[in-house]
Amino acid sequence: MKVAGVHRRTIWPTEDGEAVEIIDQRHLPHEWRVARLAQIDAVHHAIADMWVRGAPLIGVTAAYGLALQCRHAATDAALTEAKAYLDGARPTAVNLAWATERMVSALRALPEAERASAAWALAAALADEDVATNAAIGRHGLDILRSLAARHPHRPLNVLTHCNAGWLATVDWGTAIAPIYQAHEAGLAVHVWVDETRPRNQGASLTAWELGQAGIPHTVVADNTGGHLMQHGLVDVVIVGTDRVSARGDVCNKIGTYLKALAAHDNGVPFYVAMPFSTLDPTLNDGLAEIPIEARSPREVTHITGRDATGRRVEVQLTPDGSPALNYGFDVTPARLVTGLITERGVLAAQEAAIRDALARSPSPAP
Ligand SMILES: CSC[C@@H](O)[C@@H](O)C(=O)COP(=O)(O)O
Repeated sequence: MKVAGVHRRTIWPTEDGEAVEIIDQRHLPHEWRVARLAQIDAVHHAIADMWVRGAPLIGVTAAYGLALQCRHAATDAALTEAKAYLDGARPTAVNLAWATERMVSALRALPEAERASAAWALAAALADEDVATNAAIGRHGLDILRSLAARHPHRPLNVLTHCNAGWLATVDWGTAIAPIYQAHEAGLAVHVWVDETRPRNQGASLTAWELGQAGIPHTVVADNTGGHLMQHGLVDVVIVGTDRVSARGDVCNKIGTYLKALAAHDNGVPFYVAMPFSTLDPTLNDGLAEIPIEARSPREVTHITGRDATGRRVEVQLTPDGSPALNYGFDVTPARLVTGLITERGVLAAQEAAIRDALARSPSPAP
C-alpha cells in the first residue's frame, strides 16, 4: 500500500539487520510514527499494547520476535519458552501461535548454530507469504464484488466493514479490504461504510485512514448504524476479517461483528469473511464454546483518545467516575450466518467439509 505515494509494508527489517521496524498504530490517523523493535520483550509489548494489531500482522511480528530471541538463545528449551511467552501476548488471534509454531518446528530441525540466521530468513518468508496470501484473497473477493456490482451497474457498490482488516492488519493488502483495493484498481466503483468499531475505533482511525490514502470513497458510521443502512438497501455486501475460525466455520472477529451478521441475515445482505488459512484453527469445533475471547482493560471503554483543536493527542473520560466497564475484544459469529469464506484457496462455504477439503487439496500461493 502507498502512504503519501510511497509503497510500504507494515513491518520491515532494519538495514543493519539488528531489528524490525513497525508503524506504531496507536498514533494513527493523526501521526505517523515508526518504532524499532530489537528484543523479544519489545515485540511482546508492541503486540500486547496494540502498537501492531490485526491477526496476520501479529503473527509476522511474533515471528520476528522469535528470530530476535534466537540470537541470544536457540536451544530447544529456549525456543519453547520464547514461543509460550509470545503466544501469551494476545490470546484470540490464532495467527500468533500459528506463526511461532511454523518457526519453532522448522528451527528444531536445524543444528543450534544455524538457527539464528535461519530464523531471520524464515520470518521474512512468512512476511512475504502473508503478502501473497492476501493478494490471492483480494483476487477471489474481487470476483464476488464484480458479480454483485453487475446487479447495480449505475451506482457504486456499497460494502460495509467492521474493525480494520486492511493493510494495517497484515503485512500488505489486508484481508477483508484486499478485494476493495483490487476493485478500486480495476476501476469498479466502490463505496465503503466503515464501522467506527468502539472501543478502540480501529474503523474510524485505521480503516478510514487507509481508504483515504488509497482514494477510495468511504463513510464512517457509528457502530449501531449498520442495521438501519441494511434495512434501507444501502449495503450490498458485508466483508469482515477474522482472528480465528473453527473447523466447522464459526468466525471470531472484533466485538460487534456478530450483530452485523444478524442484521445482514435479517435483510438478505451477503455476509463474507476474509480468512487466510493461517487464521483457521482446525483443533476447535464449536467456536462459541471454545475460542478464547480476549478481555482488555476497561479503560478502553471508559476513555477515548483523539486530537484536540490544537492538534494535541488527548485522552478524555466518557463515563461517570466509578462506573464499572467490561471490555470483551471479540465475539463469535456462528457459521450459519456466514455466506462464504474468502480464502487464498478460493471462496468456501463456512462448513467443515468444505474447509477440510480446501485444507487438504491445495497449497497456499507461493510468495
Ligand atoms: C486481517 S485482520 C482480522 C482481524 O484481526 C481484525 O478484523 C480484527 O478484529 C483486529 O482486531 P485488533 O484487536 O485490532 O487486533
